Amino acid sequence: MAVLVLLRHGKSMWNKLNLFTGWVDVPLAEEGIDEALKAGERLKNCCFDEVYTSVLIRSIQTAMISLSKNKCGKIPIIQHNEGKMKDWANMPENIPVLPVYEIEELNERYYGNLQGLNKQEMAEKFGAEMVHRWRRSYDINPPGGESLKDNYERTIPFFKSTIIPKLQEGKNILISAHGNSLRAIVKFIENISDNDIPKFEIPTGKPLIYDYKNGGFIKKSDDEND
Ligand SMILES: O=C(O)[C@H](O)COP(=O)(O)O
Repeated sequence: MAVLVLLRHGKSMWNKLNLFTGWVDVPLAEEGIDEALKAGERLKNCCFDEVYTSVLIRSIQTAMISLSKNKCGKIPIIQHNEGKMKDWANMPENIPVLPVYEIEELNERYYGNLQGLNKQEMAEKFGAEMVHRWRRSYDINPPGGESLKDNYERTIPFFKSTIIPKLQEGKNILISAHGNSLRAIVKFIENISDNDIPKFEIPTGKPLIYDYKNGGFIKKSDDEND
């Protein structure tokens, strides 16, 4: 058996301003830092073997801040691919490393021309229904951006080729990512239909915890989440 935890980053400075963010690399707001600490408190006894984030700072901060609460004795270290960032002269022995991988496929949906615009102002300009469709429908693209389906088509091949084999090896995995890349993953693992996915929301900073057993995912209820 293995555990998979999906964690949406805490509130970012642009979430607080209600701006479309997508791939704009905005950091956490103070409130988001508190949410990451709270998530870390809930997950403090969950001994992860590997951690995956997107390449966006809000997901990396959320993972690292939440892991500052972890009681399993490993030091999270970002694994870089090249040169001096990759090769250490000395790796201290007897100090276990928790590898953290930054993966572009886990990025938020690319919001195209909407990035930097206010969600409420766009609803006033284009109508609440249109903006809701851009934000929540499965296969309607926001102008110049990715639909949830596009997001699914880049995130799920990565999830299948990298995350599932790790779970099969019995590794406990934390994925710290975004509202839409995580909606894509939940759609896949809970088999949510295209019609039902628009209603599914993931709150910031609240871990979703699954046991992976016999090739299937079992969602733990909130009161079991620790
Ligand atoms: O990119 C953004 O603006 C948010 O992180 C997610 O936005 P949404 O809730 O409008 O999809």
